[in-house]
Amino acid sequence: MTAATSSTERRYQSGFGNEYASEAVPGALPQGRNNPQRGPLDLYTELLSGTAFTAPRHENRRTWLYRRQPSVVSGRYQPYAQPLWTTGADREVALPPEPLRWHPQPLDEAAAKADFIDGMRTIAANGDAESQVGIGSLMYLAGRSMERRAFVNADGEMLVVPQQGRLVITTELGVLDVKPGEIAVLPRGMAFKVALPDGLSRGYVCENYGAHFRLPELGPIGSNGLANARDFQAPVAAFETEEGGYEIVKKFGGRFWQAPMKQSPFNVVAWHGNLSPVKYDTAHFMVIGSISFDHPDPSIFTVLTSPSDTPGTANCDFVIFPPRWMVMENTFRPPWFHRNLMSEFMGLVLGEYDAKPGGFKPGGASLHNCMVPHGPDEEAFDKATHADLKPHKLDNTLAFMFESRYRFIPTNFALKSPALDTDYADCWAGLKDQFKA
Ligand SMILES: O=C(O)Cc1cc(O)ccc1O
Ligand SMILES: [Fe+2]
Repeated sequence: MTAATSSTERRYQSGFGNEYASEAVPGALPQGRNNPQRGPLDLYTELLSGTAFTAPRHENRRTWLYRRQPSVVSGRYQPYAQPLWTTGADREVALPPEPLRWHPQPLDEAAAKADFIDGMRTIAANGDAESQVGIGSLMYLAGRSMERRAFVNADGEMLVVPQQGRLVITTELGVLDVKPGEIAVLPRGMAFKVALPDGLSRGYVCENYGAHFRLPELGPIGSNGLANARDFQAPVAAFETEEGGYEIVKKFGGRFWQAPMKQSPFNVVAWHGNLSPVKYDTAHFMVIGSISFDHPDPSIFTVLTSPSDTPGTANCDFVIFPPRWMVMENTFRPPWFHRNLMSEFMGLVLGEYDAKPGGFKPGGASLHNCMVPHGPDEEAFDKATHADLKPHKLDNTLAFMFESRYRFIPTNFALKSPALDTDYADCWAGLKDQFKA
């Protein structure tokens, strides 16, 4: 890599979906045009579009790549086995109509042998990648870095939420260092590989088959707040110089394929455009909450949203529950009991979640589908109804939610997993009828 490989020296460009431009070698980026008769430094010109050419300007995403070899130069594809990474709603599964929860899956010997791709498993998914609708909620458990192996996901962009272990994500546009507490968004179709400097690693992924993630509208909040665009970081151009071939693994229509490539796919010397991988540190999320009374809807914690064709009814909202002050007066402060139209897949990166102080562990997951009742467990209810309501900081915590208008169908793998918490419902069983007539 021409870019520094040490994370302390990593450079980034600031912003979300803006017109970035970066060259690893001066003069590699053409000026004033996109495709000169001969590319600068005799590089090949390639376009990667993330939206239809005719998508509205504010949604339109594309990037021009100036590279040593176009990505079409590869060997033939052969089927590749990745049976645990399934795509879309599995209609064969009898979807349980009750709350579901999984304990953290162990980082065992099998995890140690897997890389980011082989260690991926779908926990639940909805929609259909062919229709560009829905998302998959996945987890990876891995211990091996991808060395001369790259991955291309033609089925969707990937939002990565590491829970344990740092990730060094090499992409066609450059390198991102991502640690727990940070997230990364990797565009559909862009080659990447993941190195694991800390060894055994675990995390969550939202595979988004639908419209790309964008910042939510802020409405009356105004022109600042929640995730600010400038805190997103895109890579600077970097290319590999080591000789030798690569194995490309491609996810295409829910199936996996593998092809040899004589050169590194990370051969882009310069690029410009607004379709880019980005990372974001959730510590920069400006949290808004109630400073009077009542528990507000969790939509105030939306970091990114993937809209569906119904306004306000997302294909996926990515929502975080970061450290924040609770100051509401005469209020039951944790989430209320509820049944929602939207379906909620939750994970916990760190600490405790206020609705489930004991039972929801970092690395675990829960699923509350459309109209499935849920809410604070008995312990949370008792604490919150008796708490002295002085200002209180919920600290050292980071939960998140992939929230979708489409019901998530858990995979057979997830339903048969020993990590499935078959006693989950017990956490509400002790809630007594305390009505005093
Ligand atoms: O179920 C959950 O814990 C997520 C959630 C949090 C909240 O503050 C309000 C509603 C909601 O679904
Ligand atoms: Fe909920």
